[in-house]
Amino acid sequence: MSLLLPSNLQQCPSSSLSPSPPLLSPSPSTAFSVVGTRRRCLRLVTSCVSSVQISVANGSAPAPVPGAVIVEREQIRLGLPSKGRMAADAIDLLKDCQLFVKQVNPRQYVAQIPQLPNTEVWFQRPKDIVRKLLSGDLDLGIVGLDTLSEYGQENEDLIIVHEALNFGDCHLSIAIPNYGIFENINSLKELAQMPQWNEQRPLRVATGFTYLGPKFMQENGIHHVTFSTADGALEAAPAMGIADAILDLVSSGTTLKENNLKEIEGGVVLESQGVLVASRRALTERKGALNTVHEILERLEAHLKADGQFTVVANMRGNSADEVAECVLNQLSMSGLQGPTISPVYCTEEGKAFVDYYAIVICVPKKALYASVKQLRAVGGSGVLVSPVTYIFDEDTPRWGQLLRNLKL
Ligand SMILES: Nc1ncnc2c1ncn2[C@@H]1O[C@H](COP(=O)(O)OP(=O)(O)OP(=O)(O)O)[C@@H](O)[C@H]1O
Ligand SMILES: O=P(O)(O)OC[C@H]1O[C@H](OP(=O)(O)OP(=O)(O)O)[C@H](O)[C@@H]1O
Ligand SMILES: [Mg+2]
Repeated sequence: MSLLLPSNLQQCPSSSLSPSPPLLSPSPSTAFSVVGTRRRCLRLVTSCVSSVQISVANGSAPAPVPGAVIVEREQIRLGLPSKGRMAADAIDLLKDCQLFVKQVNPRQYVAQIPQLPNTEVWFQRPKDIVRKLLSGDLDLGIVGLDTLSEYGQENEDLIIVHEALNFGDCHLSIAIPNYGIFENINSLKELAQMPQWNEQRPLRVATGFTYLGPKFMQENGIHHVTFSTADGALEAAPAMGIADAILDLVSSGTTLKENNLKEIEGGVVLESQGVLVASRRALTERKGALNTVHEILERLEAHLKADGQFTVVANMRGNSADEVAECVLNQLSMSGLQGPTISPVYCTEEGKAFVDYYAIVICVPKKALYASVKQLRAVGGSGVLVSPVTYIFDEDTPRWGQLLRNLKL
């Protein structure tokens, strides 16, 4: 495998194509760790491609020097995307967690969060957030998993503290033309087996993901392949004759469709969304960093968990709370967070209080709302009130426990 840079694609400066091993030498044993449940995507990036290395103009992310003393500073630094798709969503997410980023004007790259007085926000390009986490200039960051995987290159100093921030959803995928020799090619296997590719004439892939791309191809046993790189509008490359395939981010699929390209089975390299990432060194060595990440994590988990839920309150006629409970618990989707809350509703008649109804309170997933309302009605529920849930603070924060285990604390 080699890296090909046709003159009509943007070239990295010659100094950036280094023949020496990558600064960050990834290996399965140094894979960066994920706190949480979405491990699937990272399994795809577990081994090292030694024959291909690229560093970019303003430098690859430096590997933290083992045993180096961490530079002292008072403030914990959180990196947020300075522009692009992730920028507004990251700030909005923090706002939904009652963490208000006070940025005086959009060109000011430092900001405060009054709720976290020991923390300052630094706005940076997503790839620079990853680089600066590794160099120790940032302690925490919010970026897309694609950027983290591409620029973090599985460095063990990077810990994903929350792997599903629920914004920036997209996937990194191979796409090929839907015409010509590719018309009947619908899978990575079929693409690899095409007789056209050989050592002299390899499959040419245009991508901005020059770390993940070659690695994925190698893991999938595709050897007759070369990569070229560009900063954008990659979808034009096949029609321009520059590449046979592209490897790029896809969300709606519109750009592919408009350029007569199609995805193929087995061609997804990575599923991505926003993640909260931390520097292991910062968490273990910087005073206050662990407390800050705990607070951010608790708020994020409480908000994100609540985001998918509605609270449903309904009145049900019954002779006792037990009878109503039994009736409700027989209905599958009405179990609430820890079983339904059932309370008597007092009515008065001729000055006497009596119980005719019971109010039940349950949490239901947003997607199951209508089915739940129908079930409630079927068992005699009336006056159904539905309201959004703002936060669900569980007894403990599952990802916090995982983080502590990961840090061996
Ligand atoms: N359709 C999409 N295309 C690209 N990125 C997407 C898409 N949907 C979500 N994202 C997320 O947004 C991040 C990049 O956004 P954007 O391209 O605006 O940022 P950028 O870093 O400014 O990129 P660029 O270097 O192209 O200027 C991606 O890393 C990815 O996590
Ligand atoms: O599936 P879709 O919703 O169509 O989105 C995918 C497109 O969006 C991104 O490009 P971007 O808009 O960042 O432009 P660029 O290619 O110039 O970077 C990405 O590189 C794809 O081209
Ligand atoms: Mg872009």
